[in-house]
Amino acid sequence: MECRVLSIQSHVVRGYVGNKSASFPLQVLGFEVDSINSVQFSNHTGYSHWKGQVLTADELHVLYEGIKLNNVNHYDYVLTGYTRDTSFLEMVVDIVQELKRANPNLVYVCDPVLGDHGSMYVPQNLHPVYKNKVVPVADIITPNQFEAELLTGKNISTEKDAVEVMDLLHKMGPDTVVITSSDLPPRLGDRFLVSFGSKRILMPDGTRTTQRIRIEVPKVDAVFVGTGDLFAAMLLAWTHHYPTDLKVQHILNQCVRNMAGPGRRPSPAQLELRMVQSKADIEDPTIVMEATVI
Ligand SMILES: Nc1ncnc2c1ncn2[C@@H]1O[C@H](COP(=O)(O)OP(=O)(O)O)[C@@H](O)[C@H]1O
Ligand SMILES: Cc1ncc(COP(=O)(O)O)c(CN)c1O
Repeated sequence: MECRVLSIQSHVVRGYVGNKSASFPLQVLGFEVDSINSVQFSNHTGYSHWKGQVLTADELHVLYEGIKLNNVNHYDYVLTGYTRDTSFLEMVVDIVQELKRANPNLVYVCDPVLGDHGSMYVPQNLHPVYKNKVVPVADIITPNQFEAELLTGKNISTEKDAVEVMDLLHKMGPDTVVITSSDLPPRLGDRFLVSFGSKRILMPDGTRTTQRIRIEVPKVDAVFVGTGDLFAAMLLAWTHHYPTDLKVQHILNQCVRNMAGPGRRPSPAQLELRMVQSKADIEDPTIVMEATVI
């Protein structure tokens, strides 16, 4: 059955971030993707120069009105990423709420793109909008460590802090929280990257429980831009196909395969990413990734 995603993210002429990073992998996995470009830039903002246009809230509204007038505003998912304008982001929230009223099963996947490694790469005034308006209507969020800390006001220096931050994020609204990367020390050695996932689940007896995992993946020795966008898209895809299982190996495989640019392809060994429930499940000696229930 058709599954339609409204993806509101950046477009770049050169390179792969935002919709350029998310749309094609989603289409390959069978999703219909309707994309709105929050900005159209020459390239991502990590280059020395970047030029382009930012879509305003009014322009977003016009596009949405067109979709609505044709009565094709029926979505299964909304996916959002990079935006630069507060009123645009507020309009996104209005659209998500209207689409959720039309389809109460709609899932909103939000990558709260604010910055990384201690510095913001969008205007500061987006922070309160994400915190007070966007995160409360999101079902799945994918902050990196810096974004999770900004949204909760709590630093992450230990695994316990990470769990507390994910609990705080659950309290703000979303049932699924993934901290996509952190600078916590990996157990498998310093060439690994530590991430966390947490999911609030309604049990058949009506009680709620929270499942949490810690994930360690091999770090590719390069800096990638657009990985967060791809990660959020693949989390959407694989949680759709396997609603009770994060199927982390697919997400991570896709990330590494897609983001390795020319001249920095990961080795075949690095592509051997497998999901394991615990250390005890490791049977295959080529496994280079570990996910532990915490
Ligand atoms: N250097 C890297 N080596 C291996 N995987 C990476 C690397 N950088 C990013 N990834 C993958 O991409 C995902 C998202 O990256 P991250 O940097 O956390 O996103 P963001 O761009 O939102 O900060 C990570 O969970 C990881 O799977
Ligand atoms: C235009 C644009 N879109 C999206 C992103 C987000 O990239 P990432 O997935 O690495 O967070 C960036 C990063 N600065 C960007 O400049």
